[in-house]
Amino acid sequence: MAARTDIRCENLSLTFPSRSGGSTLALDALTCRFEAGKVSAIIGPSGCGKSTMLQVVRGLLGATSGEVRFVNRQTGHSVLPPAMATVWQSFNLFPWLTLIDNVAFGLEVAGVPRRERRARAEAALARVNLSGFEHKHPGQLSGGMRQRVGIARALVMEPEILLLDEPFGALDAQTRLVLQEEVGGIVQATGASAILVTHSIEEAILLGDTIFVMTARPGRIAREINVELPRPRTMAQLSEPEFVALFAEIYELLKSEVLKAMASEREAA
Ligand SMILES: Nc1ncnc2c1ncn2[C@@H]1O[C@H](COP(=O)(O)OP(=O)(O)OP(=O)(O)O)[C@@H](O)[C@H]1O
Repeated sequence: MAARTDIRCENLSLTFPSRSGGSTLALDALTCRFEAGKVSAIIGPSGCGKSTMLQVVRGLLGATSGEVRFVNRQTGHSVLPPAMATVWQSFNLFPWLTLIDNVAFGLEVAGVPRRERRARAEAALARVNLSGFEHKHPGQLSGGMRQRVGIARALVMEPEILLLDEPFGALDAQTRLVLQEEVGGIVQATGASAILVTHSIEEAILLGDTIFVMTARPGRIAREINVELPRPRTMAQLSEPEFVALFAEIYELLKSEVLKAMASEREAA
């Protein structure tokens, strides 16, 4: 579905109650804009609030203050949240269902008729290169194939916004490489917007139109970087000067934020 909705995070703060009876400020007046039809990559130190922000955008967590606004790009008017789907790091497939039934599950819940469910699930599996595997079960697949199913399950809902929360985190290095390169093309073909949470600088550069580097917790945006590299991008470009320069810029930012995070952990200990 061609995306037409910008996402504006405005002064988002979120405090969690902590186990010790105190509280954890996860997000601190975070402001940023994710543009319609673009891939926005979020990178930041561990525990800085990346997943929390994604869940606030999805509506699974409420901000303590501030808001997420969805704005029609053409009219500039606020609109209701559009259809969203999430791909998680853990595959969360139902082991007793075949792949096609796993992919069609969300459609069944949404009341889509059986014939349409099957056609859409088959098309989604084809999109992630799993045609012919429709009647296998998740236990018969490798981790990479299971994550392809996870992606198909999100795509089948035809979301306007795709939320990718470290989707390659559980995969071995080679499988990750292949899927990273493929997912850029898959997302582009759908016309959806995507927000990708990642720990990998290479992945952020490979997939992102814009990279948002977050501060150590409490999370804010330290810098927004537009990636001007042409598409399709591959890891083979890793040694090209533009890639190297971007990597170095993000690395320096991250390093200083990680050092800050380590220092505050030491203080808290
Ligand atoms: N449900 C919760 N209750 C209490 N604290 C939470 C909860 N969820 C997250 N936190 C805390 O909020 C902070 C931000 O967590 P979050 O998972 O968003 O970070 P992250 O950047 O996604 O981390 P990582 O990179 O390690 O996945 C962390 O300190 C975390 O311990």
